[in-house]
Amino acid sequence: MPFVIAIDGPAASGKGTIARALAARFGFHHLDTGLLYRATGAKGGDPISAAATLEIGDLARPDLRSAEAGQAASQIAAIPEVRQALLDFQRRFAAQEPGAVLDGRDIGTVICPDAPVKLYVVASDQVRAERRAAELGADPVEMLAQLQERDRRDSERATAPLKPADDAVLIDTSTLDIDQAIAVAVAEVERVRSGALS
Ligand SMILES: Nc1ncnc2c1ncn2[C@@H]1O[C@H](COP(=O)(O)OP(=O)(O)OP(=O)(O)O)[C@@H](O)[C@H]1O
Ligand SMILES: Nc1ccn([C@@H]2O[C@H](COP(=O)(O)O)[C@@H](O)[C@H]2O)c(=O)n1
Repeated sequence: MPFVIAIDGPAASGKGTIARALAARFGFHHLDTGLLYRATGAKGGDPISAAATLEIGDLARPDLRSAEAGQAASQIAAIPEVRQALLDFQRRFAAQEPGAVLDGRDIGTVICPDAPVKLYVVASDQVRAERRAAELGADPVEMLAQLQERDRRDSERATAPLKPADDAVLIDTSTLDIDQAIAVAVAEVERVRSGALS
């Protein structure tokens, strides 16, 4: 039975950083599910057809990390048929041995509700904006407004809104550096795995 780690949280909270580190540490597969929505939005045209015909190569587009691609992704992510078209791929990914780490907005609530480890990663709006602005070479004030708009859209949509699963463990990275945030996540995975093995 593959071991699934579900990581959710708002934009630029540090989900992907933790997810990549956990996958490397435990030898698991990793899927940044935000890329599916970014690639669907970037394809243009009818978003439902774009999601249904998404190919692995579409995820390698160099422009997907931009703020514009993030905004477009959050708009098409509110369409239930788009989410439905991307569901099977994510569940198949999560079923790979020996385990998988998926990060996004609805992994613990919708995609993998039975995951033994669910993390909900947050950081203050200010910290997230500063980190993302530094990453993209953008203006922190503009970035703050963009992140808040995206979080609001993601939290308020009717289908699979951004929210913690009832059994998720909260990690606030506001005052943690990357190594500290990863250490907290590793400790939680090891806690659950040691219980599962005993
Ligand atoms: N604990 C931390 N301390 C300092 N910087 C961090 C920390 N965690 C992540 N970062 C940096 O913050 C930025 C956003 O992190 P990351 O990409 O992991 O967030 P995310 O939640 O996956 O974002 P998105 O929702 O857009 O996919 C990156 O530049 C990353 O290097
Ligand atoms: N499971 C997910 C993942 C992402 N989204 C939407 O995509 C946008 C971009 O995601 P990033 O993680 O790359 O920032 C995000 O704002 C969501 O609208 C989603 O709905 N579900």
